[in-house]
Amino acid sequence: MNLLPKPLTASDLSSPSDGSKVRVAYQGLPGAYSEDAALKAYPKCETVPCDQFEAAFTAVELWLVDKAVLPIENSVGGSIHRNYDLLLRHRLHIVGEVQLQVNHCLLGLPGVTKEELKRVLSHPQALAQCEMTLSSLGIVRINADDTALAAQMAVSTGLRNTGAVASARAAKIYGLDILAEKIQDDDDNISRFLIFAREPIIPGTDRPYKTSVVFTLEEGPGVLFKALAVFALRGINLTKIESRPQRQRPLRVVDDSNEGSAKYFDYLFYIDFEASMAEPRAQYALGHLQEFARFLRVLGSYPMDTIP
Ligand SMILES: O=C(O)C(=O)C[C@]1(C(=O)O)C=C[C@@H](O)C=C1
Repeated sequence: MNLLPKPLTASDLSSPSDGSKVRVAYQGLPGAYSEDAALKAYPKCETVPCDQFEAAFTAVELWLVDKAVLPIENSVGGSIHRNYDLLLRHRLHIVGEVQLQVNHCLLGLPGVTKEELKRVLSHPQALAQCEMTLSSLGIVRINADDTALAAQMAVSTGLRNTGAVASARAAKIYGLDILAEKIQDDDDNISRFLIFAREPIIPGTDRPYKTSVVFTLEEGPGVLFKALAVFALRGINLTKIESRPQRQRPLRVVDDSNEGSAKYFDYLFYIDFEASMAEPRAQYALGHLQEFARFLRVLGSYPMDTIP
């Protein structure tokens, strides 16, 4: 009988793909959609709630957690600008994305009917996504930092006329009744989250990848057109473009006549494109962009997520 220990292999050392042992920070309380997103990415992870987006970024930087999963855009509400801005202030890398179907429920204290509700608490994005349903019920909306906190607050008020808009999972966690399901105005209510880590992943070509970059350009006619052309020329599809004011740069005065002066803003452009940094066409495109961009940073090259 062979009693010698089995030699370790590389797969023994790498972390398991279901995410067990991985600690993942998210903004909100247990039951928030951001926690659902973390669990979709790492089904067996330990989720770590954070009160603000900034705290989740810092938790990764300080090695308190391994990853952070934060929302970046929603198909109805659009971009979450705060996270675009935080992305640049922290030196983390995007290592993945999560696309999540968000189905909102109207929740109330046990035994309450939806006609009894006079006000609901929720995250402002969630309230906006259910605008028509809530208006038709004539319910007053109150903002909360996340949907799970809204559910918890509805419970602690103890008022029969106060409910929350949150997930079915939040209803279960906080002991609320589901008075109506899928109350979002748009059936296809998708939120996209980004996964951040201290180290980038090595991109491959084994599956569809996305790459996210941020850059600034000199002022002048057609500069953005030229920047976008570096991708078009190589047949690279763009999936997202976002611009944000560049806060460190002062506003430029362009006309100092007696009529007053116009001020120009300088912008940061964030682009997501469908290619892996392991592909020469992506490397050439960014090499080309670097020739005339004043600043360019690759935020991450990571596998694309899909919704079943
Ligand atoms: O409040 C939550 O549950 C969140 O995870 C936040 C958030 C958001 O930031 O947009 C995430 C997805 C939904 O679109 C609504 C709210």
